[in-house]
Amino acid sequence: MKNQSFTKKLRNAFAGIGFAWTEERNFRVHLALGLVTLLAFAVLQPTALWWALIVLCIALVLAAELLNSAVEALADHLHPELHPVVGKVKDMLAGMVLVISFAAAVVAMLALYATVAA
Ligand SMILES: Nc1ncnc2c1ncn2[C@@H]1O[C@H](COP(=O)(O)OP(=O)(O)OP(=O)(O)O)[C@@H](O)[C@H]1O
Repeated sequence: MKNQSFTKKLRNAFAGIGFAWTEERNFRVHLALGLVTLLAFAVLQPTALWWALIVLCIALVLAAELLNSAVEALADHLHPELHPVVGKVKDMLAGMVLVISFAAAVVAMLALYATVAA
């Protein structure tokens, strides 16, 4: 499994995104929200700095969803029974997604406000 070609690694990475897309509703919701935000940006044309910030925020939200799903899947596989530590880990993962999503929403609103007000 070590030293696979770059194209094989890329295929593995897209397969991981595919798992999240098919199995995780929250990932699909966040992807849809990201696309709607990009559409709003395309209409309102904010400055390049706002574009950079929002692309970074959308990527962070999606990456957080991937990490959340990956750790949840691993925890459920290693410990299928209910356990308070597994519950705590899942709650902290959900907290991570919430914190990043909130920051992304604030950045999007500030960008749109700054653009409309300019
Ligand atoms: N194996 C477990 N042991 C103890 N508590 C659990 C376990 N699985 C889930 N829980 C508790 O139930 C809550 C909801 O679990 P669930 O797996 O639906 O998480 P979720 O955050 O809604 O997941 P997703 O990110 O898939 O929407 C968790 O946040 C946790 O508090």
